[in-house]
Amino acid sequence: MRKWRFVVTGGGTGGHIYPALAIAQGLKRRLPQAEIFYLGTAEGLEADLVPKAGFPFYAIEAAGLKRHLTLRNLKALFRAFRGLGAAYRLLGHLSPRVVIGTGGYVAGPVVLAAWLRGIPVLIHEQNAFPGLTNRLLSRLAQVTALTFPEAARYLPRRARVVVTGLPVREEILNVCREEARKQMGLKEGDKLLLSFGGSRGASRINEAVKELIRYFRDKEGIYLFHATGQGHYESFLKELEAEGIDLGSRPNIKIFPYFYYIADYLAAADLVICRAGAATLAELTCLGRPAILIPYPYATGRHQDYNARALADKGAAVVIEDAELTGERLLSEVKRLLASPAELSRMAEESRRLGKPEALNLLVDLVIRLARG
Ligand SMILES: CC(=O)N[C@H]1[C@@H](OP(=O)(O)OP(=O)(O)OC[C@H]2O[C@@H](n3ccc(=O)[nH]c3=O)[C@H](O)[C@@H]2O)O[C@H](CO)[C@@H](O)[C@@H]1O
Repeated sequence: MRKWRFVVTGGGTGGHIYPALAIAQGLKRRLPQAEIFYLGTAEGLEADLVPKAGFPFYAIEAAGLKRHLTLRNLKALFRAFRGLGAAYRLLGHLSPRVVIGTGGYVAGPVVLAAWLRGIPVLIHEQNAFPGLTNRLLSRLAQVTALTFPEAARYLPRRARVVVTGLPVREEILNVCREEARKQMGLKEGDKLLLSFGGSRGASRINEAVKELIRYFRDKEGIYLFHATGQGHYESFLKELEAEGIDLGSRPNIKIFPYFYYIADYLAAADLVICRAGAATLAELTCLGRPAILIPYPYATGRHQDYNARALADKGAAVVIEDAELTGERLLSEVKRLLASPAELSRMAEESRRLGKPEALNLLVDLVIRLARG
C-alpha cells in the first residue's frame, strides 16, 4: 500500500474538529500506511482534542477578519498572513496528496496555501447555512461536500458540490448501548439523562439543568450526567455548593467539564438535552437517541433552528426555544417524556431513521479518489 500523506484542518469548536477527526480516522482505517497531519491553532479546542486522538498536530496562526478596517482587524490581517506563510511552508515540507478542510478560521490559510501549491482540496460544510470560511474556500476546492443540500444555494456557482451528510466518528458509529450501560453500572429500567451545551458548553443550559439536579437528586433509578463546558465547570460546582447541594452523596448525578469519550454516554442515554449543532445532531441520529434541543439563537443565519427543526418535524426531538428556556420548563418536558416510554421509543426510532452513518465512507471515498488524481 502506498504511503500517502494527508493534511486535515478545521478548528475552533468541536463542530468543525470532530468531522475532521472522523475523516482522518476513516482514512487511517482504509489506508493504514497513510500519514495524517492536523493543522490547527494553539488556542482552539483542536489543540486539546487532536493529540488525544493520536494525530500529529501543528499549530499555525489564524484570525477571523471583519468587513471594516480597524486596528484590531489590521492585526488580524497580519496574523492571517503569518498563518498563510506557516501553512505554505508546512505543506511544502509534508507534501500531502490531499488537504481536507472542515471550516473555522484556521481552514482559511491552510486551504489557500494548498491551492497556491496546487494540492487538491476537499472541504466539508456541516451546516445548512455555510460559514464564511467555507463560502470563500469553496471557490478553491476540488470538492465541496455538504451535510444539507440547501447549503449549495449560498455557495458560489463554480463550487463543485457533493451531498454526503456529516461524517460521524467510528467510535460513535460502533458503540454498543448495552455494553456502555453495563460499564456505567446502569440497571435495566434505570433512566439516563445526558445534558450538555455545544462543545464549549452553554450557560443557559447549565442554569436550567440546575433545576433537574434539584429535582432528580433524590430520585431512585434516574441518572443525570451533565457537561458544563470547560470554562463553566468551577463556577457551576461552586453555585451548587452555595445552594447546599453536595454531589458527593448523590451517585446518580455526575457533573463533568467535558465528555472526552462521549460515544458511551450518548449510546447509554435515554434522553439527551443539548444545543442543535450539526455534529451533535448527526451523532444523535446515527445512534437513534431522542432529544430535547435548545437551538443556540445567535448561530450564523440561525442555522441551529434549521438543524433542530429537521429532527423535530419528524418527531425525533422536542424543541425548546432559548428565549423560553427555564429550569421549570425543561423539568416539565423531561418529566413528561420520562412518563411516556412509548413516546420516547417512537422518538428514538424516528431519530435513527434520520441518521446517515454512510457519510463517513462517502467522504473517505471522495478523498481517496482525489488522492489518486
Ligand atoms: C454556537 C455555534 O455557532 N455552534 C456551532 C458549532 O458548534 P459546536 O462545536 O458546539 O457543535 P456541534 O454540536 O456540531 O459539535 C459538538 C461536538 O462536540 C462533541 N462534544 C460535545 C460536548 C462534550 O462534552 N463532549 C463532546 O465530545 C459532540 O459529540 C460533537 O461532536 O459548530 C457546529 C458545526 O459547524 C455548528 O452546527 C454549531 O451551530
